[in-house]
Amino acid sequence: MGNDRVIKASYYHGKNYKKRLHPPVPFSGFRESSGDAIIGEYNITPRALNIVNAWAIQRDPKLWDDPENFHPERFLNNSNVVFKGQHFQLIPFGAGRRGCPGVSLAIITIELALASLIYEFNWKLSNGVKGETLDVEETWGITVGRKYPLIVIATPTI
Ligand code: HEM
Repeated sequence: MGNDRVIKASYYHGKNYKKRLHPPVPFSGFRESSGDAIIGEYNITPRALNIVNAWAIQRDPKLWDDPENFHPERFLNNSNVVFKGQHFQLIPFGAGRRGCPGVSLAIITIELALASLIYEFNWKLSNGVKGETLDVEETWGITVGRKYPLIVIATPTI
């Protein structure tokens, strides 16, 4: 696939790919069951606390080809998959009636901040680190962050 197609894919589907590999909220869907249920191979008892591991679902090789790798173009041929809770293989904002009500605000705020930073500055990694080999390991918590700080050099564009 040529670069122009990749850029197009990232433009149209950026909201999807940004959230698949590194969902900021890895565990969501904390729900107490109201009765007996069977989900997959699990027997759920009444009042059990159920937690959905979105991080694992979004890297599940049964649901995603080559899940550990960043291929934004995967959303080109699978573009009906969106992140707003209708497709359970991609649920960075949860799903259902307790899904994140801030999803639209979150998306536009992040895009505005990111676009402003990219517009106003040229960015370079420090110490000769290459983007392709940058360590993107995560730390775990209620929200996920980078394990190692991202050290960059910003130069104003004007
Ligand atoms: C990147 C940004 C954000 C992410 C990834 C995110 C993700 C989530 C997730 C996964 C849940 C749990 C959904 C579930 O249990 O099914 C949640 C709940 C919630 N989020 Fe967000 N969120 C973000 C930004 C925001 C913003 C900007 C607001 C408000 C302005 C917000 C307000 C809420 C509230 C109030 C809940 C609880 C909803 C309920 O329990 O009924 N979130 N969010």
